[in-house]
Amino acid sequence: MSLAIGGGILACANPKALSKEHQDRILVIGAGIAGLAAARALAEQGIRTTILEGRSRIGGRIHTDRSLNNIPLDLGASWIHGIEDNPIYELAKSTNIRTLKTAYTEIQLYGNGKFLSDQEKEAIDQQLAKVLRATEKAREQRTNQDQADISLKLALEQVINSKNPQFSSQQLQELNYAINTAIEHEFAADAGDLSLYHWDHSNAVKGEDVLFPDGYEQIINLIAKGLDIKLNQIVKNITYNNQEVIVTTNQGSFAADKAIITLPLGVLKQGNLEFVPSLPDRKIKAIQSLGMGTLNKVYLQFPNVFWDQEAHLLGSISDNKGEWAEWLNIYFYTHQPILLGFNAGSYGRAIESLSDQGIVAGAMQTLQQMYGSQIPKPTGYLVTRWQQDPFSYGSYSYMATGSTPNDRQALAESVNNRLFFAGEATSQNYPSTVHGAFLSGVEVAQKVMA
Ligand SMILES: Cc1cc2nc3c(=O)[nH]c(=O)nc-3n(C[C@H](O)[C@H](O)[C@H](O)COP(=O)(O)OP(=O)(O)OC[C@H]3O[C@@H](n4cnc5c(N)ncnc54)[C@H](O)[C@@H]3O)c2cc1C
Repeated sequence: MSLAIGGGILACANPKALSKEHQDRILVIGAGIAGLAAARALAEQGIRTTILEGRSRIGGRIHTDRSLNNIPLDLGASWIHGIEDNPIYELAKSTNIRTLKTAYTEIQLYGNGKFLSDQEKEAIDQQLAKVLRATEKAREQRTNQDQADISLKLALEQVINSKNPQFSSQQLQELNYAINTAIEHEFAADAGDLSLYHWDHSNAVKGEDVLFPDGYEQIINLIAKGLDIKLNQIVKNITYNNQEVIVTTNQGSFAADKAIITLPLGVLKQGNLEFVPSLPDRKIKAIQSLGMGTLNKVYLQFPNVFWDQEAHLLGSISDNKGEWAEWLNIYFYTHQPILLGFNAGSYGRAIESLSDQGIVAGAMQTLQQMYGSQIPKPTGYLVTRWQQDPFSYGSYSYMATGSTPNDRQALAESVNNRLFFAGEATSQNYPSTVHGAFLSGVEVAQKVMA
């Protein structure tokens, strides 16, 4: 499949064109990357579509903010995860959009009152790998014995507690740090909420991870160019029958032959949006079973750099697991003295109820522990609250305890050949990612045209 915009997103597909009278009657709900990719793919086949977007901007969970001195800072997705045969990387390459690599081993890691040596960091990685191998064995055993799913945390604890000799408290702290940054940040959920059986059920794209020093929005703008997008249209009701689909927003009603729904799982879970008739039980169960995770970001702008300029990441092994453990050195990518802190899962959710000042103070406490009390105060900051965001209610989906990959399939299934579904949570191969969302949009367009 050619994925370059010039070659056409669907250049190698062979869709049957819709009949003439249907050509302007496809509605796409949501102008995130899935909705934009679907509309673009349809547009490239001469099928006019209208996108209805609730926000006053496009991009959804890809959003480049420029309010700090016009510096492009991504509040949603940052990385292309794996560049080999990745459609997002292909788009970036074919249009000369600049990307820079993140090497996760290039980390300045603080713990136990000092910065750790390369060997000490390596030892933590190896310890995590060992525990995960033992957890994998436990998973196989449970599967063979037909036992019910449990949380990843419970399985990890069983492995950790069975170790002889026991881990020291320092080793446990290091392991908790590794579990938090390597797993809980990636899946935006506590290990206690992840399914042992399916937490890692997705395909990794090979190759390095890269990010956009000039902002992810460049990809969004590229795909959105020339599409018919109506902003500030908050969809409230979707009524469908054998003839048509009627979508009602805060501003009016739109009729179509088919609708492509790319609403985030968090929005579907919230249930503020009415489907008439209601969605099939299978899909409702999938919406309930899958988890919607939280990953929040805090950018802090400083007058000068006081950390290792060359490090890609900074880490802090803290007493309290999951609090301000991982930072991205934005200076390395943009030469601006900015740090980006991440918090995921329950702590990521908890800080949303704090004031901005409270959040910044918490971040500064960790940085002061790492770099001393004399470090400068931030001159600017950006704080995200993805869980409270009424257009996403969370950051991205995860496999919650008890959910299965069939739930993602059920979420992706069309209803009566009228309603079609796309978006990161519907992707079986690459959920929770930009490329997964993009490909789900391309695939749903093919389904609509079939
Ligand atoms: C903090 C954060 C960091 C991330 N980091 C990465 C990363 O580094 N790499 C990566 O690959 N992925 C990352 N992701 C995940 C990635 O951003 C998403 O998987 C992807 O952008 C989802 O695209 P989508 O089109 O499925 O959904 P969305 O982008 O959410 O699009 C859905 C659209 O529907 C709209 N909408 C919602 N409700 C309504 C309504 N009622 N009426 C009309 N419109 C509505 C929304 O406003 C939105 O525009 C991250 C996400 C977050 C939040």
